[in-house]
Amino acid sequence: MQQVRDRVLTRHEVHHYHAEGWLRPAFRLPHDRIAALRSAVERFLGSNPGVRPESFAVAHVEGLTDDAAVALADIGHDDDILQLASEVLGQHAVLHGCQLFCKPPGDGYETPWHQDGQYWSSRPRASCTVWVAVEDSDRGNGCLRVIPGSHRAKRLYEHLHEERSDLTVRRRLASSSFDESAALDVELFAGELSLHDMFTIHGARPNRSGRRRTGVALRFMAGLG
Ligand SMILES: O=C(O)CCC(=O)C(=O)O
Ligand SMILES: [Fe+2]
Repeated sequence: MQQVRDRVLTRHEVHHYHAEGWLRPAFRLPHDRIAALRSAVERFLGSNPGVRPESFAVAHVEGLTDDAAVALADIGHDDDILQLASEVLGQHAVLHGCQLFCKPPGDGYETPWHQDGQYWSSRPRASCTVWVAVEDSDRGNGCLRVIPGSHRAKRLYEHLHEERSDLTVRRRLASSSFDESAALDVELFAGELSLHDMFTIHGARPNRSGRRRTGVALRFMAGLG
């Protein structure tokens, strides 16, 4: 018989996610799991010397040792994270991607305003990202920023390709499509996480601080059952 798990999110949190397109839940990874994730990140970065660490798609990195990739992607199989992703998707969540966004101190790249749905061809267009803070992520070191409610129309707006190399992703949303003054900073302590919908407009400033800013983005879609 299938075991029924306790819920990780409150009803209010699930409602907030659907209404606003993003969520910073009260849930926080326990110390041992965030310590394991941090050590996996260090091994992963150590196995890719000389590569800018801003946006690794874990399955597609040259010179990667399997061990380091597996250890990093392990967080995508965390029971609590799978459970909370399932709660917002309304169905059993299936991991479809894992990316490391590590912004070194001083010159960590900007993340242009974008919608994740621009990058994915998966159907149905229902996917949720769980962004896990490996270290504190705040206004000072370039935390994630979201435009609340920007997912509601379920529309992908025009994005322009940029040739600049100092960006984590290359497509920038045309500024006429949204109001940047509505942006919220998603500040997280290490071990906390945030969720955003694939239509939610989000980005991040460059990291000019003396502190690294690292997050692991886990992409979930709804499976059957
Ligand atoms: O961490 C960042 O700066 C960008 C993350 C992002 O765009 C995402 O998780 O979808
Ligand atoms: Fe994104």
